[in-house]
Amino acid sequence: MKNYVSASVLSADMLELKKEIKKLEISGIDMLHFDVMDGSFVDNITFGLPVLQQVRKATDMKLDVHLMINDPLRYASAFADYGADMISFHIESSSDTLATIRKIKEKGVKASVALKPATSAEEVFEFLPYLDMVLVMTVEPGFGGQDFLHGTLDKISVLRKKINELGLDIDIEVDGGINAETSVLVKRAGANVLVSGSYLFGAADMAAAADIIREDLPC
Ligand SMILES: O=C(CO)[C@@H](O)[C@H](O)COP(=O)(O)O
Ligand SMILES: [Co+2]
Repeated sequence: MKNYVSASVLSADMLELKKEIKKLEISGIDMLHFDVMDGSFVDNITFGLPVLQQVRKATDMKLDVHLMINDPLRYASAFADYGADMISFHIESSSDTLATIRKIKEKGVKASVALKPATSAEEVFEFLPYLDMVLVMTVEPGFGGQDFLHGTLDKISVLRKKINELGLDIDIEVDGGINAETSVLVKRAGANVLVSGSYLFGAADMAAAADIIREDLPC
């Protein structure tokens, strides 16, 4: 499977967001990861629909929206209308997972279910035939710059095995603590969409850092 890098703008300079987005484009980043937090599902508040609308106007990059909110069914269509190309919502806060997937897909947007570190891979099995991607959180959702949780690697392997058994073409995205070292571990376990915030934005050469985490593993 092809590997992709999705840059989390949570680590960007918000007052220079337009410049930061240009830097992502010039650095050949594949997607822009947009972390929406509501201060209720997670202990942090970030940005929402009006900011997404401005970002949509500023770039043709794929917008990878990660909803860390309660009641995603209520807001999923709006995030699609405001320019998301793919939407991940958390299974832990979803009242009707299949209905939320359908709401997203009927807008022509890719649908993904996100799992917190303590949520097992099996929780998402019944939804796999309807999904484009599964997002495995490799830190507790809420903040950028945290250390990677190695205990999440088994979950990635279990998911990739199940996806292969079912003969499905589904991306596995990982989010949290991804850097030059941890990217090797998650790709080995079966992930192919790598979110990175602090590592990419903290790198002296963003393009080179992205190449490192995107690079195929040696056979
Ligand atoms: O969703 C989240 C955090 O909840 C992430 O998208 C982080 O923003 C990734 O940042 P780093 O761990 O790469 O710094
Ligand atoms: Co995220």
